Amino acid sequence: MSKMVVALGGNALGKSPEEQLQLVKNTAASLIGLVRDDHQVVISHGNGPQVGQINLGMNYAAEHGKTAAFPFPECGAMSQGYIGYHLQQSLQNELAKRNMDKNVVTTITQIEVDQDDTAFQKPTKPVGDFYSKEQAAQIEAEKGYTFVEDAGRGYRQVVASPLPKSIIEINSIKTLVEHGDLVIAGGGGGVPVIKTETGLKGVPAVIDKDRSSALLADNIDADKLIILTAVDYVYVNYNKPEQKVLKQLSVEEAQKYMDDGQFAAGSMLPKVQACLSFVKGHPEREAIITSLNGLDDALKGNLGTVIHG
Ligand SMILES: Nc1ncnc2c1ncn2[C@@H]1O[C@H](COP(=O)(O)OP(=O)(O)O)[C@@H](O)[C@H]1O
Ligand SMILES: NC(=O)OP(=O)(O)O
Repeated sequence: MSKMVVALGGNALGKSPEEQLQLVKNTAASLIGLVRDDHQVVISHGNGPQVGQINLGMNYAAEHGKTAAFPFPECGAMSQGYIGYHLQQSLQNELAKRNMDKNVVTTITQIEVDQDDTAFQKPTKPVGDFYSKEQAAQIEAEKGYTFVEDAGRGYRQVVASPLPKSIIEINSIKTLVEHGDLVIAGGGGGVPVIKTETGLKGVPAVIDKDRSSALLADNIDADKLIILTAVDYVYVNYNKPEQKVLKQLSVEEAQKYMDDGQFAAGSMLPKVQACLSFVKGHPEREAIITSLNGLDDALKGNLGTVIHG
């Protein structure tokens, strides 16, 4: 039996509620397969596209006098509810199909960040939809947002992405896991909060969910961190004619490829960094990066990039 955190990528969850529900349904079947095989599974997920869509929609309505403005922490919390709802329902439906009895619960998760984190000075986290260079320049000029090119897929708005320090709801998450519940936690990297004299306070940022998932996996002492995204493997020379697949990676090899700039910032780099932080100094731990549909094959050792401690 393994204790594992399975992190689902925001971009791998599609672009609309319909697409997301379909993709989540497919993944739910594999996740329940893991539960049936007696693995303890905690699920986390990204929210890059979704939190950007929610923020854009709310801002548009606010600009047209239809609603109040909704800052990023509130949009992050909404994305946890929206994605958690689809996951929860799909997992419950899969459990029912197999006559399995298990509680499924989404925990709204706040994650502490450092208010002096230098990430607040330099936005790096891509959110929302993809735009052409011209569209991005126009929105930058109109709204003052920052856009960057995202791994050859187009231009996206970027927001601050501080490092996760601690998970506020970790004790509740541990209690639920120990009780045997199927827990969805740390969605969208967690709602970023700082500790102030008057208590917790949300800050406008989006934490990288791969980093938060590594922290969550470490906190619950998981032995596997599985990051599901849109590609089957991590590659060197990605998207170039000399592209090469990486099936096994040691900490040293991963570090060397990172130093060579092989993994794109804001997409593959944080995934590899998260895996390294989870396995480094823990030879008993393993991290896998593979595609949303590849979970079953990856656990049989037939797919995915495996990173060892
Ligand atoms: N070296 C690489 N190997 C594989 N994919 C890479 C690499 N560099 C960048 N990518 C891109 O990173 C993407 C995964 O990051 P992202 O879309 O941000 O993940 P998420 O699924 O968590 O939203 C892949 O779909 C691919 O387009
Ligand atoms: N919050 C976050 O890291 O989302 P993605 O997985 O969508 O990038």
